[in-house]
Amino acid sequence: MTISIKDLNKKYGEQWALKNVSLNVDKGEVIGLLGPNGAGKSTLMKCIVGALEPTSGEILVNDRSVKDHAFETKQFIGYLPENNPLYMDMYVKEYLSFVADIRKQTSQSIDEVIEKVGLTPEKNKKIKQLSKGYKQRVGLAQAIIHQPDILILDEPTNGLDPNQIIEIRNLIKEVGENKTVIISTHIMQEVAALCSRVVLLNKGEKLADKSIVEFQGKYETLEAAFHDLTTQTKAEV
Ligand SMILES: Nc1ncnc2c1ncn2[C@@H]1O[C@H](COP(=O)(O)OP(=O)(O)OP(=O)(O)O)[C@@H](O)[C@H]1O
Repeated sequence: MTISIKDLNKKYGEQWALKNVSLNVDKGEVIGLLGPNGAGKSTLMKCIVGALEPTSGEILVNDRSVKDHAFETKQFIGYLPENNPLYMDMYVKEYLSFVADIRKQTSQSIDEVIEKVGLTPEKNKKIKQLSKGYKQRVGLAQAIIHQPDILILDEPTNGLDPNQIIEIRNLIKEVGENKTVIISTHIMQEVAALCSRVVLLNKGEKLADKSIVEFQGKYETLEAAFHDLTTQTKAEV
């Protein structure tokens, strides 16, 4: 599955959130979407998954327009939104049954996904009773229950403790195998551990689109490259 974004613009009222962003993602690539707070990462992801209509520009998922074929393209995509919105009063299994129903999946797929994301010991608990790491597993489970070929993960390890970060990162590696993945994060080690390519947004514009090695370039660390590129007035693309 490929993603092709052409000249994407998004304006909220008077505020430009995305300015002429173009991006091609090939099958099986894992892209790290970086940028300071407010750079436009979540907005770009919402446009790709069809949750938000861009002001102008085009998004193709496997050569199908997200705008013209929203129902079809949504079936190819699993999405974990920022802050992992869940129904806290539902039981884990109940919530995943609800999602499976919406996604027209069998009840067998519920047990499979529970097993896959390591939720078996917690499946009979209410979501609000789970630790943050386990809530994140529920978020990942709902994103992959329909076996999508594309995963869009918005800051999936945000707010987790260091052990949970490693656990969720390993899980993402596992469930993202053979999928096309876009993951936004502020953690550079995450990018190094998971991604093959870095796309850097700043103030709604694409500043860089490079392999990790090229992105780091002359800098000692990925953090230094990020800092320099996002604090220069005009960065090299
Ligand atoms: N619903 C909205 N209405 C108005 N402005 C918005 C809305 N959503 C986002 N914005 C603005 O659009 C810009 C991009 O926001 P976005 O959430 O996409 O950035 P982000 O890179 O995901 O940030 P963060 O790293 O903080 O999650 C910001 O200036 C933000 O304030």
